[in-house]
Amino acid sequence: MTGALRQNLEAGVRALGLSLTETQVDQLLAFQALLQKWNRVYNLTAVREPGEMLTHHLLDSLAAVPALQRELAGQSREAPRLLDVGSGGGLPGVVFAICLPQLAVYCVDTVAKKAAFIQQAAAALRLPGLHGIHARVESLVGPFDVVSSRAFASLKDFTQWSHAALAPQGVWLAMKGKLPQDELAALPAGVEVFHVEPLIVPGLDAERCIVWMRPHSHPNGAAAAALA
Ligand SMILES: C[S@@+](CC[C@H](N)C(=O)[O-])C[C@H]1O[C@@H](n2cnc3c(N)ncnc32)[C@H](O)[C@@H]1O
Repeated sequence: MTGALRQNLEAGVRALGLSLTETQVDQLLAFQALLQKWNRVYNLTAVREPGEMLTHHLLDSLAAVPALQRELAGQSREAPRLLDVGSGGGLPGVVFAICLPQLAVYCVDTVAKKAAFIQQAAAALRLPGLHGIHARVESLVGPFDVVSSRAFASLKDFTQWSHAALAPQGVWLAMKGKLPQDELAALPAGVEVFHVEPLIVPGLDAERCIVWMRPHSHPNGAAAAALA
């Protein structure tokens, strides 16, 4: 089973055009093993079958990595910081931390045992840049260059609740299924959607996208809106 999981993961990584080291592939598999091991205790995910966990969680999160890489290259920060809001079992935060070791990743969740699981994963996977925070996102201040979420809340609530955590030139990365037209329409005028990016998840026949947003006062707002 482990051999098949590795093969499917490696095929997915290739299909996404990612180049990961053997250590990173090992870390991804070890993370999935931790999720499986602690799921019953920490109640991390409803997905239990290993093959399904690979496609629905790991590959689904990995599909956002090339887009995040591109965004970080554009920001050219020396020590970029990402906040993953409502991270639960670490999706996509832990996957981002594994694939992008230059990125400091903070996974916040209101449930203490989920934040504790992230701390445990950081130690087990030897990821010094990964941190679990037990808090409501509304109580956090930044600055974070990227604030991400997956299966968390409406775009409006996500951006409102995490606004204080965003760096002045930071961006929101919301992972969504089908394009959420109603949520886009409900966004306040102060939030600019500068790119909606479709994603293809290897092995998953489902619609996925990233909604990229930033505060309207962003200095590059006009230029980026024209590009979107
Ligand atoms: C549906 S889960 C998604 C978990 C993970 N992102 C995923 O994709 O599997 C949503 C998570 O958000 C957390 N949460 C809800 N409200 C929150 C808040 N205000 N601040 C931080 N976390 C919150 C919940 O405890 C839960 O773990």
